[in-house]
Amino acid sequence: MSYSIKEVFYSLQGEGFHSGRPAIFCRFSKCNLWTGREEDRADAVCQFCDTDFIGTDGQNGGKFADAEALAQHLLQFWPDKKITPFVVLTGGEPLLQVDRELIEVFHRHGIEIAVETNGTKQAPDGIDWVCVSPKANAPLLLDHGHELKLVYPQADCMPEKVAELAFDHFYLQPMDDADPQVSEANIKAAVQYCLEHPQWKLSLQTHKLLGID
Ligand SMILES: C[S@@+](CC[C@H](N)C(=O)[O-])C[C@H]1O[C@@H](n2cnc3c(N)ncnc32)[C@H](O)[C@@H]1O
Ligand SMILES: Nc1nc2[nH]cc(C(=O)O)c2c(=O)[nH]1
Ligand code: SF4
Ligand SMILES: [Mg+2]
Repeated sequence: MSYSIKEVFYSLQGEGFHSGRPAIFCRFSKCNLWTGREEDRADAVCQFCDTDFIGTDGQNGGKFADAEALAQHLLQFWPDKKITPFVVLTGGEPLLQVDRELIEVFHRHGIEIAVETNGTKQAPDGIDWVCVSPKANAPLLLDHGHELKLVYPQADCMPEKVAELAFDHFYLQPMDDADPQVSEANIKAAVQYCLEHPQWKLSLQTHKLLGID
C-alpha cells in the first residue's frame, strides 16, 4: 500500500494530553468530511477545518511506496536516537490510509504512534495513543480511545452527547475562527464549560499561540 502525505514537520504537540511534547507530524492527504477546497466548505460535513490537506506538495510531503519508505522518511526528523521517536499521524483523515502494515513497520522501528482522527473509521489495533475529535453530523464509529478532543462549540455535537464514551481524558478545544472576536468568544465559552463540568479539560492550540508549526 502506498501513502499520500501532504507534509511532515517536527514540532511540539500543540493540543490535548501530549501538548508540549516533541513530535514528528505526518499529515496524510485527503479527508472524508471535506474536499479541502474553499468553494466546497459551506456544503461540507465538517466546515471549520483549519488545515490544508490537499495533495502531496507541502513541506517534506510526497507519495511513499510502502510503510518502510515512510518510516525512513519520518525518522530523519528525530534528533536524538536515545529517545523514543513520537510520531503523530494526522491529516486530513489519517485513518483513510493508516493500515496494520504501517503500524507493524513503525513499531518495528521503535516508533511510538499517536493518531488524530475524526472517529468515522475504525483504527487498526496497536496504536499507542488514539485521539478522537467527533464531528457533528458525521457517524462516530470509533467511540473509545485515550483522548476525546471535542472542538467547541458545535451546535449538533455538544459535550453532553459524548461525555459517557469510553475515553481516559476529555478535552474541549475552542473552535478557531477567521474572526478573532469569534475565536475569543469560543475560548471564553470553553473555559466556562470546563469550570462548570470538571470532567472536561481545556485544550488550547498552543502552536498557534507560539507561532510554530
Ligand atoms: C485538522 S484535524 C486532522 C485529524 C482529523 N481529521 C480530525 O478531525 O480529528 C486535527 C485536529 O484539529 C482540530 N481542528 C480542526 N479545525 C479546527 C478549528 N478551526 N479550531 C479548533 N480545532 C480544530 C480537529 O478537530 C482535530 O482535533
Ligand atoms: N504543533 C501542532 N500540534 C498539532 N496537534 C494536532 C495538529 C493537527 O493538525 O492535527 C497539530 C499541528 O498542526 N501542529
Ligand atoms: S475531519 Fe478533520 S481534516 Fe477533515 S475537515 Fe474536519 S477537521 Fe479537517
Ligand atoms: Mg493543526
